Order: sequence, then structure tokens, then C-alpha cells
Amino acid sequence: MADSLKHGAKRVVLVGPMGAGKTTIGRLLSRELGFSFCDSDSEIEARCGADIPWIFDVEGEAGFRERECGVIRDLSQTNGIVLATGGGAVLNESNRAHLKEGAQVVYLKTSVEQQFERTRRDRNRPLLQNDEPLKVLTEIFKIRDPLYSEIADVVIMTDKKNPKTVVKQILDQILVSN
Ligand SMILES: Nc1ncnc2c1ncn2[C@@H]1O[C@H](COP(=O)(O)OP(=O)(O)O)[C@@H](O)[C@H]1O
Ligand SMILES: O=C(O)C1=C[C@@H](OP(=O)(O)O)[C@@H](O)[C@H](O)C1
Ligand SMILES: [Mg+2]
Repeated sequence: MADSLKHGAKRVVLVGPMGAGKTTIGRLLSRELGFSFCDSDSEIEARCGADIPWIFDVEGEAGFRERECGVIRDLSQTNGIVLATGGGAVLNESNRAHLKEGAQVVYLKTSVEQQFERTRRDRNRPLLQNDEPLKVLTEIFKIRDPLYSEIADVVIMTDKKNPKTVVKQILDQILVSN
């Protein structure tokens, strides 16, 4: 199936902010493509033997980012996968280069309001466990939106679209049409 991706790409990488749906859409998309699904956050947790809130607590964001770099480097060499990244993976320049290499990169673009709605009940995102998550999402978006755009081959707006629709729109754009 990898041969059917545009530009001979060997994997699909999903980038975008917290709540864009990278984990949810990535899993569904992998099934459609017959690819394995990888999520960089789950891989970090598996390697560390602890969850992300624990890693942030004990090692700080810097410790988490270091672990993230190792995982991104390794998974960017794995073929036949859909890789859902964490929202901050694009901050690091070598991560951006690794993610782009041999991949179709899909930016799941999402308004800050929609990000907020999709993340407000979840306690597993340390950066949003404060009094002003909407403000944090807004500030983060300003910094990261250009970085997502920089490496994206395809940009899909996800607001008010159900996951199935998003997956279909991604497939329409990443596959070579015969
Ligand atoms: N297109 C969508 N429509 C409705 N709900 C969605 C959509 N994408 C994701 N969600 C929901 O939003 C929440 C966050 O999604 P998730 O996949 O964890 O995002 P990310 O990995 O980008 O942070 C989950 O509860 C998920 O079910
Ligand atoms: O945006 C970020 O910096 C983060 C996003 C999270 O992943 P999701 O984007 O899948 O929520 C996770 O990697 C961590 O909490 C940090
Ligand atoms: Mg995720």
C-alpha cells in the first residue's frame, strides 16, 4: 500500500495542536490504509513505563521533549505506519526534518475553540492543567501554526467534521490517483 502514497512516501505523519484529533484520526486512517498505527505519546509512555503527566511532573517539559526526540527519530525510520505526533513535536527543528523525510505529512488544522472543547474534560495534557487553558491554547497556536504549515504536504480543517469525514478527506489527498 505504501507505493500508493504520493511522492513514493512510506508513511503518513499527522501533526497539529492538542485536540486536533491526531490520535483518533490516525488510528482510523491506519486501518483504511492497512498500515500499523503509532502514536509518539504512547511510545514515550511505553518506553518510560510512566504516563505523560508523570513525566512532566518528574522530568519537566524539557525531559519530556528529550524523550519525544528519541521516539520521533526512531519512528521516522519505520515504514508502513501512520504516526500520530504530540502537538509539540514540531517545536524541534530536527524533529521537523525527520517527520518530513519520506512521509506524507498531514496537518489537522483546528480552531482554538474546537481544541478547547475537545480537550476540556481530559486530565492527561499537563500543559492545559491550569486556570486558563483557552489562553494557553491560543498562545501555543500562534507559535506552532507556522511550524505545522511549514512541514505539511496536506492541510485538512477538522472543525465540525466527524472523524470519518476527516479520514476520507485525507485519503483523497495523500493517495496517488490511478
Ligand atoms: N473530528 C472529530 N470530531 C469530533 N471529536 C473528535 C474529532 N477528532 C477528535 N475528537 C475527539 O477529541 C478528543 C481529542 O482527540 P485526540 O485524537 O486525542 O486529539 P490529539 O491527539 O490531536 O490531541 C477525543 O475525545 C476525540 O474523541
Ligand atoms: O502540545 C503539546 O505540547 C503536547 C501535546 C500532547 O499530545 P496531543 O497533541 O496528542 O494531545 C502531548 O504530547 C503532551 O501533553 C504535550
Ligand atoms: Mg494525541
